[in-house]
Amino acid sequence: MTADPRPARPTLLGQNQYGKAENRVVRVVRDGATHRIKDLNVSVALSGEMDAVHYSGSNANVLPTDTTKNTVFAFAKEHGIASAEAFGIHLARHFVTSQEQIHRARIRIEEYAWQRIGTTGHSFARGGQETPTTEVAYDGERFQVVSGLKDLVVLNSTDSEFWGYAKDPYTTLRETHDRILATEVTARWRFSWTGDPAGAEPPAWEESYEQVRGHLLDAFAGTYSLSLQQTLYAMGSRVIESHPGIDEVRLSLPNKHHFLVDLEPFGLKNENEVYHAADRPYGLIEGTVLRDGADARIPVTD
Ligand SMILES: O=c1[nH]c(=O)c2[nH]c(=O)[nH]c2[nH]1
Repeated sequence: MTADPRPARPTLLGQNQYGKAENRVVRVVRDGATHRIKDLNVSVALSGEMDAVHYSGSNANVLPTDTTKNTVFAFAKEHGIASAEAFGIHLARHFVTSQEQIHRARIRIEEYAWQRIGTTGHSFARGGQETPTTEVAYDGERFQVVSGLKDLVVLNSTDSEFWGYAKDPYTTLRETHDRILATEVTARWRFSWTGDPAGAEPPAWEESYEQVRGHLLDAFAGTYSLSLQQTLYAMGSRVIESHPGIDEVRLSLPNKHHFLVDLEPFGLKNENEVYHAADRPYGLIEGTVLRDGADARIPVTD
């Protein structure tokens, strides 16, 4: 008989669970030049015979939360992600059947939907998030209209490299010739229209929104990128070159890092398939692209 681990106190442990929350796993399936991605936020909660760890600190029954995180990434490689449900079932069954002391596993999954953009087969935009913006100023003589968008999340699952950068004693970043490039686009564009001379036809605002959005997406998708800075310039200049009524574009592009997960400890090879989508910190790449001869007027606000 094992000794009752409860201390002689007038308290009792109630419901408890533990695990790693919000594992951001991105699985790329490469079917030649056509890629598919599954992007999940997976939270693991395990419960079972966990009295001892709470009452006395004995960890003997505790499968580390770090292990549950590793399992999510390893299973993404080993079993793939056919659906969030199938993936959750694999994980839940695994924890309960492989660890005697774990009696219940709850796997919560949020799935982020991506839609294809461009013609590359590896370019995507995250569904349903973007917000159009506009700012109109008038001083009694002239208008200034700066329209834009924010929260437009896009991703290329290949055709992105980053190497040949400056290095100092603190540089540990490994050079890469094939990475995921993802960003959340904030763009503002200034129309040359000022309402002056009086009666000048204003642009078709809503049509131009769709056009600019299309140019930004096409340039993101179609640019073989050696840096996000290069992609930024390509996106801004595509808008200016395609849209005679726009003189200035300002872009703010957070580099939404996707780190390849090391699966070697589990005997698995990660051939650019399983990534950890990191939240923060993130690189923040910002810049203005101007029509030659135009003034920079969009304020650098953030
Ligand atoms: O496209 C990039 N630009 C950078 O300036 C940078 N810095 C970094 O660490 N990764 C990247 N990627």
